[in-house]
Formats: sequence, structure tokens, C-alpha cells
Amino acid sequence: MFTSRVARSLAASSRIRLARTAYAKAPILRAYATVPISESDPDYVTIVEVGPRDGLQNEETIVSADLKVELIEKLARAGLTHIEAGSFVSPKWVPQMEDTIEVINKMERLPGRHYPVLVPNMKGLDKLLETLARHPKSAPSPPPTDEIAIFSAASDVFSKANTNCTVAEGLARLEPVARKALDNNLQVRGYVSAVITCPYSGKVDPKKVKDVTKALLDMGCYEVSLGDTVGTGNPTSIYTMLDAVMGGAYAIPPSKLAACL
Ligand SMILES: CC(C)(COP(=O)([O-])OP(=O)([O-])OC[C@H]1O[C@@H](n2cnc3c(N)ncnc32)[C@H](O)[C@@H]1OP(=O)([O-])[O-])[C@@H](O)C(=O)NCCC(=O)NCCSC(=O)C[C@@](C)(O)CC(=O)[O-]
Repeated sequence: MFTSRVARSLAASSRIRLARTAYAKAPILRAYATVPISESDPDYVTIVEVGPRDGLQNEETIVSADLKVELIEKLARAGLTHIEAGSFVSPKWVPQMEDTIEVINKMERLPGRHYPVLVPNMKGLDKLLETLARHPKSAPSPPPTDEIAIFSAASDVFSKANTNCTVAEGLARLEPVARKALDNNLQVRGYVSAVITCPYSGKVDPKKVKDVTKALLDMGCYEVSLGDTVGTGNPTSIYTMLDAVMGGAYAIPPSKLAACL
């Protein structure tokens, strides 16, 4: 007689054998070694894939909307649940993202997935809301997006170069954007760039990172992603920055933070 544990293990191994046989007969099928884990598991990590936006925004050659749609659909079908699909920024600043409206309308939206878009100001949000208003609530497919991302930096010079305003001016501009997005049932996520080093002004004060992160959370961001935008961080500088952000007065809990890698 088998103990139930052995029986389970035999059942599992026969499933593996069956799977292997099926795999041998159908070579285009892939076998995955991952074990499904639930969001409540402490090891659960949400990956926000930003390739279609961050990865493409600096490409000089304009990638067609159809190719962007194909990339997003493949990422979703690979199992990613959060895929940043584009941005509603000024096309004068980032021509590559000019077709975001076309992309988010054309792409297949799988249920249970999120396709956030980056929004720098009220003009961008209003354009997005116009697009969403054209998607009837009765439509069988999910709306083009249910989430925006707003962004700031821990350095004034970086902020000026990226959004033509200081950090304080940018935060003041973003506050009503976040409020209006939330009022329209959009989730809001935040980014802070240059959390270790500013490419123009050098070392960044971790206190500045904390202040900007707190400001974005206070606006209603459900989490804030901290970006070592120029990639100069090392374990010591990242530890020092996180220690400042997560400790002391108005400590920010890790559940509200993400890392931009
Ligand atoms: C913030 C602005 C708009 C200010 O740009 P500005 O030039 O100061 O704005 P403006 O209000 O003077 O407008 C200039 C023109 O842009 C138009 N305009 C203005 N806004 C919009 C809009 N939303 N959509 C479409 N058009 C817009 C506006 O209508 C006007 O057109 P004109 O009258 O001259 O014909 C500009 O600086 C901008 O778009 N910056 C975005 C730059 C960007 O996308 N950077 C990359 C994303 S951030 C990032 O990658 C970092 C991150 C998030 O990944 C985290 C990390 O890793 O660090």
C-alpha cells in the first residue's frame, strides 16, 4: 500500500511522463518549470514590463504601431501581467510615442492584465480620457488601459531636462493629474528617476528621493518605482538610499516601493 505522499509523487511523476511524451510529439509546445504562486505569497514579485515604452522611446527609427502592438501582445501572452504600453507625452519631445493612442486601441487586451501609460501633464491625461470615453462600457473587450504612470525625479536638473520644469513645479503639475485620474477610476503609479546619481549634477541626496516619493504617494500613487536611471548604484549606495527612504520620520513601507531595473 502506498502512503498518500508516495501516491502523490507517483501521480506527479506520471503526469511529468505524460507531459514529456506530449512534448516529444509536439515539439512546438514549451515545458515550464515554474510553480504557480499566489499574490499573497511573500516571494511573489510583480514585474512591470516597460519595454514597449521605456525600451522604445529613445529609438531614433520609428517603430510602426503594428510592431508595437505585436510586441505588447507577445509580452502579455508570455504571462506578464503589467505591460507599459506607451506614453501620452509631447511628440515634440518623444516622437516615438506619438502613436500610443493607435497602439492601445489596436492591441489585444487580455482580462486580468494591466497596460499602464505614462502621462506627464493634464494635456496627456485629457487625451487619454478622450480615448477611454470612446470605449463603450458594454464593449466585450477591456478598456485600452486602467492605469497611468506619473513621473518625477530626485534632481532638479534631471527634471528640467526631462520635463522642462523643476521637481517642485513638476509635482505641482502632477497633483491635479493624479486626482483627476483617480476620479476617473484609473490607478496611478509613480516613478522617481535618478535616485542615486543625476547624470548632470552628480550624487543625489537620499532625503530628496524620500521627499519626492512621499509626495507621489500622497497624491494617491499605489506604489512608487525608484529608478537608478543611469545605473551607477552599488549595494552600498542602494542600501543607504533605501535605508533613508524606509526609515526615520514618515518611513515609507517597502510594500509601497518598486525598483526600476
Ligand atoms: C512635460 C512636457 C510635455 C513639457 O514640455 P513643454 O515643452 O514644457 O510643454 P508645453 O506645455 O510648452 O508644450 C509644448 C508643446 O507640446 C505639446 N504638448 C504638451 N504636453 C503634451 C502632451 N502630453 N501630449 C501631446 N502634446 C503635448 C503642447 O501642446 C505644445 O505644442 P505646440 O503648441 O508647440 O504645438 C515635455 O517635457 C514632455 O513630454 N516630456 C516627456 C519626456 C519623456 O517622455 N521622457 C521619458 C519618460 S521618463 C523616463 O523614461 C524615466 C522612467 C519613468 O522610465 C523612470 C526611470 O527609469 O528613470
